[in-house]
Amino acid sequence: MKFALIGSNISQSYSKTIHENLLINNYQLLQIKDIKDVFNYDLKGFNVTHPFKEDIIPYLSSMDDIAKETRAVNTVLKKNNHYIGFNTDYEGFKAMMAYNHVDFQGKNVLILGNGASSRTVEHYLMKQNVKSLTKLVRTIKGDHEDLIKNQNKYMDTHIIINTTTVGMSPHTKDKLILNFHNFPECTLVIDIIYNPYRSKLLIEAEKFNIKTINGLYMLLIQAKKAQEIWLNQTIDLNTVNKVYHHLINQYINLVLIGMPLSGKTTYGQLIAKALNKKWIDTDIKIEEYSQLKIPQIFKLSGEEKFREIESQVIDLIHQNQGIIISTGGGVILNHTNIEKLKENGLIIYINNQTTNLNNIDFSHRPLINNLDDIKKMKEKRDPIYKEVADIEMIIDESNPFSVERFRDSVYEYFNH
Ligand SMILES: Nc1ncnc2c1ncn2[C@@H]1O[C@H](COP(=O)(O)OP(=O)(O)O)[C@@H](O)[C@H]1O
Ligand SMILES: O=C(O)C1=C[C@@H](OP(=O)(O)O)[C@@H](O)[C@H](O)C1
Ligand SMILES: [Mg+2]
Repeated sequence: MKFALIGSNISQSYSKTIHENLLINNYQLLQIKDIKDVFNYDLKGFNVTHPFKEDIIPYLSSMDDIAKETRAVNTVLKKNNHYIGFNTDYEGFKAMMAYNHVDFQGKNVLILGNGASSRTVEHYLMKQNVKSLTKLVRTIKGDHEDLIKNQNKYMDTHIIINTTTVGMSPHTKDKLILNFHNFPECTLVIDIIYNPYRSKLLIEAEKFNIKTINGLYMLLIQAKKAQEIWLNQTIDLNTVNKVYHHLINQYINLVLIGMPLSGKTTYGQLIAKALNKKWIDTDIKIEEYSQLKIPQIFKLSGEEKFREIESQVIDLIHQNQGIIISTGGGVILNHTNIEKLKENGLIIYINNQTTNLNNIDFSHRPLINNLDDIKKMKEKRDPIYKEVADIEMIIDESNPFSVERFRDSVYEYFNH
């Protein structure tokens, strides 16, 4: 039996990974230009994504209620030579909101976009007792819509949900369409994009200390529901959780930040080995790239030049997925570095309070010569490490580092 995803820009989709890790073992990504092309393949069932969620409707014999009401179909089942449409995105979004304990009651909500996915999200919100709901759009097509350029009229917005494809991989550098200075009351931004892990919109929201949720869990649950329809059997939560962790493992980088001598290099290497992952140490890359040792770069060209090379290296490596990255302690001094690392990565602050300075050869570390230098540096940087990190891992006498501990803290992060 054959299954597939159809859409116009799907090479970066995780659907193949998800479906083949659930119950089916043959799922293809079919990039097509015309919706009619899907009928050239002998498919038992398929998923539909942008821009065909509404275009598929004329070819269907029947639809479930939510698909009818939203005019958005993301799952199709072929049965007795007829095609039946379903909207499992709805269940995906609903499950994602429950998983993250999101409460919309009494909230002013902005949806970005007025395509098929916006109608699925809207359908859910209609039942949540929101105070107000407006769509910010490029071209007005319906009620409760306003142009993006009028965003400053919505100062009292509490929650923003992006349903557009702006910022989706591979177009991660797309221009941001919101200015968060316009939303002083906003406490939550949801982006249904899951690749990159954090879109530009989410990274920008986090700069304003706004909580964020990406679309990975929604993607997983809509896929689970689709398979339940195609195979006519239920999939238990245990299987779903396993696939969720598989996705995190495969696509999200684990990025170690923290003070010099905290163990980023040593632990990063240990973690990579234990988890069988690729490891990059940005300092090693800098040395390869410049063909000079780090103290030489500082001596010959100064810190500014070193920081420039460091940023170039971050730019070169940040699009990896599923790897371990050990950074140099000063990587946080340039916020652009952190924004890039956040795109596909979880940022983990190794706050090591046991650093033993006996026998240390300071000649490899141009910015520190003694304990006092380290103390001063930590005072200045500790707030920044804390601010940008997703997880802070404190290491002291009673809580030593271990790969298991590290792994557990990442696991816990994703299992609120
Ligand atoms: N040159 C050195 N000589 C002796 N021990 C060292 C040296 N460099 C690091 N260590 C030991 O390894 C630990 C971690 O260092 P490292 O992994 O290089 O940290 P980071 O990458 O965070 O600067 C330090 O706490 C120290 O005990
Ligand atoms: O903290 C810093 O500014 C630096 C830390 C070093 O890396 P480690 O943190 O791995 O020692 C290295 O990048 C360079 O000497 C600058
Ligand atoms: Mg290091």
